[in-house]
Amino acid sequence: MAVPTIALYASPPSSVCSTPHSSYDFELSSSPPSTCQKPVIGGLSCLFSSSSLVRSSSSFCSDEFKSEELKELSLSSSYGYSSPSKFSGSFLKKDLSPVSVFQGPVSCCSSGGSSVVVGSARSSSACTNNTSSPTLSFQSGLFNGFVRNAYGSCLDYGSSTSGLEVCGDELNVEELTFNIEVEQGNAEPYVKELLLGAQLRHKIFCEDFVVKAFYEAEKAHRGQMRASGDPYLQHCVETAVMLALIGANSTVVAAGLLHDTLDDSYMNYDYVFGTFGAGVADLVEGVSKLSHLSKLARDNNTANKTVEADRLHTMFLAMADARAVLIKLADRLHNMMTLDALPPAKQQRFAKETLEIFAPLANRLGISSWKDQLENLCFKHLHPDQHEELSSKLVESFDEAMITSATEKLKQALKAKSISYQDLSGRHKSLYSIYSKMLKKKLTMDEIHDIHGLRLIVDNEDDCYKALRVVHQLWPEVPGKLKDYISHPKCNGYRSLHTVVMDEGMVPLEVQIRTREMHLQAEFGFAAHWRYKEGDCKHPSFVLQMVEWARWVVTWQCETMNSSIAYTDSIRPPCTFPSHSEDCPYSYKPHSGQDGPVFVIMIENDKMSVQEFPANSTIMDLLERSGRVSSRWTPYGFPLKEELRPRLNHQPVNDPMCKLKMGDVLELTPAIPDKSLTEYREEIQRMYDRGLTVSSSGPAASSVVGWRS
Ligand SMILES: Nc1nc2c(ncn2[C@@H]2O[C@H](COP(=O)(O)OP(=O)(O)OP(=O)(O)O)[C@@H](O)[C@H]2O)c(=O)[nH]1
Ligand SMILES: Nc1ncnc2c1ncn2[C@@H]1O[C@H](COP(=O)(O)OP(=O)(O)OP(=O)(O)O)[C@@H](O)[C@H]1O
Repeated sequence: MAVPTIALYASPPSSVCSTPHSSYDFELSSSPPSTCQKPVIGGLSCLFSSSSLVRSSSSFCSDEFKSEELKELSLSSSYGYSSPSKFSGSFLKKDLSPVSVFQGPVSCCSSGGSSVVVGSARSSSACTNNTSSPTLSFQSGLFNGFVRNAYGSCLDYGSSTSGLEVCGDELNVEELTFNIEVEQGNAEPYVKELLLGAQLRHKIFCEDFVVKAFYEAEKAHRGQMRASGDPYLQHCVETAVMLALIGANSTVVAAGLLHDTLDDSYMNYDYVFGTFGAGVADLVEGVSKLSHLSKLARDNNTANKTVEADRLHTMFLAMADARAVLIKLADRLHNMMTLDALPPAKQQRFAKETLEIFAPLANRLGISSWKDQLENLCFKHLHPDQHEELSSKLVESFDEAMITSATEKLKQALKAKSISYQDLSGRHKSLYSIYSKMLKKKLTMDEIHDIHGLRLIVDNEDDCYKALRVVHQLWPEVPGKLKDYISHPKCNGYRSLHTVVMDEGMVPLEVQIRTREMHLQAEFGFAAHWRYKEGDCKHPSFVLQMVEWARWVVTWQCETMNSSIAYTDSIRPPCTFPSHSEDCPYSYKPHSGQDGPVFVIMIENDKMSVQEFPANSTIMDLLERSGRVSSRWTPYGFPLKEELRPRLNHQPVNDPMCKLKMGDVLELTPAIPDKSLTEYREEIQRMYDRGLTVSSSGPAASSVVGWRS
């Protein structure tokens, strides 16, 4: 029953910590670790409030939604490549941390001359693997204070975390009084198996708090099955395992286990709050809201409307705690892995939505292994023939060992020339990325030169050129492929040296060489990779800052704690993150930024649109835009247009001057249901006709006028 969670393009941990580039008023900051091993850190910061969330679970997710998104999925696995046998080595690994600044399946770091290969640090599938529970090695008061500041109260500071301790807000939660042995004793064998399976994959599932969440999820979903016939609980566990494997803390993992309970069981917000505290309850509620929006978007084909899809990405990041977005992404990734049990039409709808909404979201957050998996799965469902063809070609040409040996060779050569470096990573391009590049540039697969790539981060500009010479001494250069974006930066400020060389087996290998500053610019700055990949869209600065913020947080949280880089004067935390200094141009804060636009969902006549309003707009502004305020009135006093009753987040609107908030859902529904509206209209018409008749002919006229008024 266990579902493998192998990621073809898992991105390993970075060995260098990163923050946004200084030109964005962010600077590098880190905690010196003893090794370059993958930092495993608690969940994301509670950056975004969820003030517009509605407490009622039932109002969000109908049974239909539940049955569609949550139940109709099987648990059979599917991967990017159809024939993975050739990839069964170290690159075929369990979900490494997808949150990586320095992407790539092989990553070496050099600190004082010693290098540690960290690429496959997380490929183990046993409880004894490297995926420990959050361990933070704060080295300095500055760092400590900074991180506390950055993560507010939502980070696990201690090595032992129960989740109840995590969200600093004094939880009025009863002690964990439930008895695990009793729960276990009563559990069905498959339930025990599921828990054990999770525990073998990550030890966070041994923590009482998480075990309790597991059993609560079990109770909530007891008897519920997936379309595949598997128990529903399995989906919850798989979602939670994915989160655990990227370093989420027990609060997030517990919320991952419980992510469907509000929509799908007797549990309501108060129950989850009372049992697990606000930290978990708010997250579960946040996921519920995202699911609801996603369902609306799917029903309305928002994925096909570029502008609205883009607004939706931003709204997702802005309206919910970033951790809720992570949970939703994990949920969707597992659903995509198990899409085969759905009827083809639904597979297409899910795949389309995933490709347009969720994969870009993962990309914007920098979670590239999830992004790659989502894209590859969508590719498989949307273009099965091309997927099949490309997969088999790639199985032929892909050479995993080549990346490993090239990395090793370059490492040795750099050492011989005493060129120190901060990070050397390798990656192979994902299937979907190859496909997209072929389409975009009208190339054949043989013409793609960066299927295999290395990236070297060195200390300074001089070393970039020195390292380039080393590369060219090692392998013959492919003519015409050398790009010096250091002396000639791209218009967006991107700087790096690129070359393509031929390895011993005559396989092209792209090598990128840059300094850390250049790299941060390429990851976070104006030339950020997600923007480069999204093409020429003109994002408002609000969106850029929003994404920069969310990505920075995600990366920081998952990367910096065990970084090998020590503080220097030039490597400082940005301002007073997360509340930037007054003069910081990047002081945008989700929810508190007053200047950014507000994106709201408007539902009118069952049609949804994602609309953008200036900051401080009100419901009245929205009504005006939709032409609902100036209803024309007949001379007899009733509106020609049917009267619409606005509902904000499922509640009647009392104050039309109420300000719109990011992610608000405003429904414009007829004041009375459709059917009775027709009857109502007819009745009015009858009375009107009668009134006219009577008023012109006799004493009943006044009563008709009186009725109208
Ligand atoms: N973050 C970021 N990365 C970039 C940018 N431009 C190029 N890159 C990276 O550099 C790689 C190669 O870019 P170029 O050498 O300009 O190559 P190209 O002309 O786009 O075409 P190919 O040689 O086919 O890849 C890309 O695959 C990216 O990984 C940018 O603006 N931002
Ligand atoms: N030579 C390389 N070495 C290591 N990582 C790379 C290399 N080239 C790209 N990457 C990283 O690999 C990830 C996947 O990138 P992907 O292959 O989809 O696009 P790309 O190569 O950057 O761009 P394009 O498809 O336009 O050539 C990104 O995080 C990217 O920064």
